[in-house]
Amino acid sequence: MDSEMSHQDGNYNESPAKSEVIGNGTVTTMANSRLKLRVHPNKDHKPEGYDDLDLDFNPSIFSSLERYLPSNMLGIPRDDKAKFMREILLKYLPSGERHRTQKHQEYREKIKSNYQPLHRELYALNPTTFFLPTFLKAISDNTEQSFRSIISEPSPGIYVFPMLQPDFCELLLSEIENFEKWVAEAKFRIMRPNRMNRYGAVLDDFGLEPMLDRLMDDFVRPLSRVFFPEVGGSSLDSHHGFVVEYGEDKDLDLGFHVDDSEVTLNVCLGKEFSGGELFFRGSRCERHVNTGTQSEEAFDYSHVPGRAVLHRGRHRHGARATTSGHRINLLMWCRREMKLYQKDFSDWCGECNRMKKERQRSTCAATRLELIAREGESTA
Ligand SMILES: O=C(O)CCC(=O)C(=O)O
Ligand SMILES: [Fe+2]
Repeated sequence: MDSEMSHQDGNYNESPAKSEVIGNGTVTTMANSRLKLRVHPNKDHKPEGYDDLDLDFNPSIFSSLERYLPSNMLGIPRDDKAKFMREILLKYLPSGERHRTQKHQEYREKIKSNYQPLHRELYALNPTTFFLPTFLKAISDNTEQSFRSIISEPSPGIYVFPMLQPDFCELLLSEIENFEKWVAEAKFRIMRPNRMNRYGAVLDDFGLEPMLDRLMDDFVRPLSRVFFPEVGGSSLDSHHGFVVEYGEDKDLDLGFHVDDSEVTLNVCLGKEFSGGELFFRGSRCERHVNTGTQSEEAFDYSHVPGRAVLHRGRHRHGARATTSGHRINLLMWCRREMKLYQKDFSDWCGECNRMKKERQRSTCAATRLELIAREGESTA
C-alpha cells in the first residue's frame, strides 16, 4: 500500500545547491579581471585547508581551486585567497543560483550578528560529552567488527546504534528552543530545513556547521566507508544539518520520500512522544524511485532518544504521525558533491536487482525449454 504513496522529490532541501562548477577542471579565465587562472593545476603546490572558515561553498572546492591560482597569488593571506576564489565561483554559477547563494550568505550573517548562543560548548564537538562511550570506542577502533559490535542491521542497509549522551540531547534541545525563541521575538523570517517540514531549523545556519562538519568527517564517514561504499560513503564531503519537530501544534507526519543525500544520519533527541515511526520501503536508483515495494523491503522503526539510524539517502522512507507528545530529531544529510556516475545497474537498487533476477529466471526457463525441445526432437 505504501508503495502507492506519491514520491516527494528528494530535492526538497532549500539550502543553496552547492556546485560542481569546477568539476571538469576547465575553468580558465575570470571575467572582469586581468588575472588569469592557470589552464592546468599546479601539481607541486600544496593548497591550504579551508574547513574552519565560514564559507558558502564546500571548503574542498577552495583547496582544489587554489591549485589553479596564478603563482603570484599563492603567497597572499588565506582569507584573501578565499575571497577571491569565492568571487570566481559566484561568477561561474548560473545567475539564479548565484543570487540564492548570496542571499543565503546574508541570511546567515544576519543570524550570526544577532543571535546569542546559549550553550557555547555545543559549537565545538567534544566527543566525550557528546557521545556514549560504546559509540566512541567502536569509532576509535575503526573496524567493521567494532562497528558491528554496537550496530544492528534490522533490515538490509538500515543501521541502528545508541549514539548520544542524554545530557547532550538535552543541551541541544535547549539551544534549539533558545534559537526559536529568538526567531519569534525578533520576528525573524526563518528558512525551514526543507519544503516538507513547516517546523524545525537548519543547525548549519546558526553556527553549528563546524561542529557538524566534524561529526561527519570523524564519525559518519568512517561508518559510511564500511557500510555504504557503493554511494561514495568514504568520500562524503558536505552536509545539510537540521532538526525536524513533530507534535500536536507542529507537523504530525512526513510523507514518503528520498533524501537529497548519499547517506543520512537521523538521531532522535527526545522528548517524550508516541508514534512517529519511520517506515522504510527499499532503496531505489533515480530511474526506479516510484516502483513497487517487495514485501521483504518493508521495515518500520520506532525512534528512541539518543539512538541513531544511518541509511542511504535513496532508501525510500517517511515518518508516521507523532500521536502524542513532542518529537525532535537531528538529521544530517551527508553528500558527495562530485556525484558518482549513474550506471544502468545499481546493485543497491531493489528494482535493478529484481529485474536482473527476473532476466536470469527467464533465460534459465528459455534454456530449459530449448533443452526439452531438443530432447523431444532427438527421441522422435
Ligand atoms: O521524522 C523523521 O525521523 C524523518 C525525517 C526525515 O526523513 C527527513 O527529514 O529527511
Ligand atoms: Fe528523510
